[in-house]
Amino acid sequence: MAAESDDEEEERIDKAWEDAIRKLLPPGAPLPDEDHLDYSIAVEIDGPPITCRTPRSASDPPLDLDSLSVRTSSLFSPLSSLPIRFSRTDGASRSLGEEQDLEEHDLEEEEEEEEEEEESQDDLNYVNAEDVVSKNKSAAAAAAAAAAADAADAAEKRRNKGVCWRCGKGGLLREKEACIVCDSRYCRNCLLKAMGSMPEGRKCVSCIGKAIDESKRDSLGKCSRLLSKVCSRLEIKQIMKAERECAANQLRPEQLIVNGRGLKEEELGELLGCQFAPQKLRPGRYWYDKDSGLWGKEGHKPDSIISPKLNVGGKLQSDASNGDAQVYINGREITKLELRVLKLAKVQCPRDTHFWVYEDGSYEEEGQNNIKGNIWGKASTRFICSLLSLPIPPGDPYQSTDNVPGVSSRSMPEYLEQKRAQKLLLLGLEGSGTSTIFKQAKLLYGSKFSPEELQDMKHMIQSSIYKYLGILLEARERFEEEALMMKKVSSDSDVLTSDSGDTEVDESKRSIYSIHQRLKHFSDWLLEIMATGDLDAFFPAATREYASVVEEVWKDPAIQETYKRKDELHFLHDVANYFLHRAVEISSNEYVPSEKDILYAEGITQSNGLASIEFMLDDQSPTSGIYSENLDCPPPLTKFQLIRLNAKGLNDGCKWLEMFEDVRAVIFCVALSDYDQMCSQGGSGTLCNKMLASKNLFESVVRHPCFRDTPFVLLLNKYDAFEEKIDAIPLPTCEWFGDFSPLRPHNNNQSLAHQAYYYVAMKFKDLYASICNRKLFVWQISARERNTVDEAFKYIKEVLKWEEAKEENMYGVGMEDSYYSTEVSTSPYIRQE
Ligand SMILES: Nc1nc2c(ncn2[C@@H]2O[C@H](COP(=O)(O)OP(=O)(O)OP(=O)(O)O)[C@@H](O)[C@H]2O)c(=O)[nH]1
Ligand SMILES: [Mg+2]
Repeated sequence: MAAESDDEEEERIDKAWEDAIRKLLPPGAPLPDEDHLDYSIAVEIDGPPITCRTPRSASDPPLDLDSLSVRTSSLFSPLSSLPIRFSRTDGASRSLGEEQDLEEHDLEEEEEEEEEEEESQDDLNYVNAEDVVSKNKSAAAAAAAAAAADAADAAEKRRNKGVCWRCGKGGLLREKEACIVCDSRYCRNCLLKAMGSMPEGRKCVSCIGKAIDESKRDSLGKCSRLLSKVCSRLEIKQIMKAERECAANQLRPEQLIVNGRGLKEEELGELLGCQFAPQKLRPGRYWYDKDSGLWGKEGHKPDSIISPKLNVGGKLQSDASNGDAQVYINGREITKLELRVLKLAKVQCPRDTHFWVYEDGSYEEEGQNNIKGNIWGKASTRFICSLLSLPIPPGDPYQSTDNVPGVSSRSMPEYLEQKRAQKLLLLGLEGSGTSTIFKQAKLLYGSKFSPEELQDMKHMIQSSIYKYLGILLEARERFEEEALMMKKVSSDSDVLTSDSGDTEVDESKRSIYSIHQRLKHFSDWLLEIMATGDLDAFFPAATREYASVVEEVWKDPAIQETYKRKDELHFLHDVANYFLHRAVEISSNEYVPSEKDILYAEGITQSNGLASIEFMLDDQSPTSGIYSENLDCPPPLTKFQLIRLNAKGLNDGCKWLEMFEDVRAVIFCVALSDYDQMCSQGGSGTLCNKMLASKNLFESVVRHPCFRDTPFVLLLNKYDAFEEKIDAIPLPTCEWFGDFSPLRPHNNNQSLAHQAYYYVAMKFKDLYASICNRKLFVWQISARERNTVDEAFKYIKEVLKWEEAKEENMYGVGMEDSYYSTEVSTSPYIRQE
């Protein structure tokens, strides 16, 4: 009876076992011979090396883990071909079965602590090795079945929790490396075990030979920090080279459709091997104009100009770029944006014009055999093209030096790494510091100021001296009138009580704001010119002639008294003092603005409208995950184009902004020290608090439909000036900050300025979230200090990386993990009502 029930029990277990295995195998696959199955387990133990005999097959007696002081953390994996390995956390290890030549890497102490904590919380469905080893195969079968049933669920959980896909440990903050095929993520301990020697780069062993996940194409060959910790320099070089160049990771010809036709092997070769190949090529549908070299995504405006006359793809169709301008280039109907550029380039193009455009940009009307000009000939056209993200011919002699020459001599994968400039739009209220930031970026990453730019700057500074003086002289008149009026009122009342002599009457016509008659003439002349708005017409001719008078006026006690009341002079710039007391030096012919003068001056150019520079920043940063230190190859570079639009360009309902819908980020600048300043708003000239004006401008830019999906970075500038005044002038001077309630500095060790900064950042974050329900990135700067601007750009670079990772739906480092994060999601400094 007992024997019978034993048989039944065994049969039931066998059945369960078979069911479990079937679930793990592809449908229809034969059940493997039970004797050849191989179970692998990994057990971490605390304590001395184990001395007992360890099991090598299912027929061996199970290991009695109770006899060891075992701390388990295990992964049970039936059918796995990985070796059985016992490793102790003190670093000693003994391998069982087939040994793989992988080195165990010591965990850093903190990692161990973290693990211990995490282990206790671990709620994933991993099978405990103790149970498995100490029980028979029925337990293994049941565990396998459970593991199979939960596999998908666990994968999802791992993704959400950001744990290692092999050991199930770690969280979002623990560094991990992802497989470029299936995106499985492995911690430092498991990386080599899961990926082996990486003959095709970072792929799980089971993904070798498979095509990569296209969203990861950009990161091919870019080493991560984690990899750099577990491999030697030489290994990294080899792995990265293999990752970039091995056949399995290359684009396949059929992934590219050009002019409606899939490419052939040799066509792909021709396309990638030509002198100016398309950059960042991804699988997809493209159009190509063989005559001009224009290249773009199907249904979109041109993206670049590549080498012409390549024998690739089908025939160019008229609707290739989905244009509707009723003007044609080489048979393709162009887009409205291209038409705009043609008009700016003064190309006559009435409706239904068909142009023939050649690779160098020269053009003629179809059938006329008469070259009419060159589309990209003028610098202004090229500038507009670069702002509108339209291409200009590669290798153009006028092109900025940022474009690496001799592209053809570079190897193909290296060339493909070259990136298009990421556009950053810099905006802010007048005087917020945008041009200072722009100039700092130029000094930091761009070129020096050219002699022409310096000359331009010199004239700007020279004429600004007269502007400042005009404001002071005008205010002096006003203050003098007020003072005399007051005097009159008091002397009238004095007259009632006492008799006054003649000398006193004369004295009553003078006040501390009165100036000498000679200077009064100069003052009248200057104010008259300013009233006609013709100030610039007198300069630079008048500059030297009046230099000494300007100095005399500035030093006059009446003007100094007027300057003392500068807070009431809303149009007077803080730098007036800096430049005015050097009036004679600045007015001289030999004057060359110093770097400091350039930074302190208002504006960038005399017209001070739109300005743009391109510069490269390397991709290295504490959290970017890109690692290239000590490697022979230079760090990969990201090209940025910084476009600064001044406040005037934002008037007219922000119409100009439409031109910038493809920017990668909007950088909005606010001067912190503006909270007690006034400015005139709109045409009416009514005065308004500058911080509120900034807030209004910020709101209208955020609400602009062009920036619906564009990340915003708020730079809170002039922290130095803010710090200086915050003790004397309370933050709630600005009505928007009415509920600011700082803690006494000794209560939390935070200065008042620091608390106020966090509070202001929070106000903007809340405002931003209420408009678009997204996170605003905030950074603090003092734009006159170069290093703060440098830090700000590093931060912006990081923000773009996070955004990119988010877009590509990659699990990445969270904001909270950032070295640069200025997380101010809760402000303790808001008064609780
Ligand atoms: N104290 C202080 N002054 C600054 C700072 N940043 C800029 N400024 C000064 O503020 C003034 C205005 O800065 P700009 O950079 O010209 O401001 P803007 O945004 O370009 O304004 P517009 O050119 O008038 O449109 C300049 O004199 C700068 O030197 C800062 O962090 N601290
Ligand atoms: Mg300026």
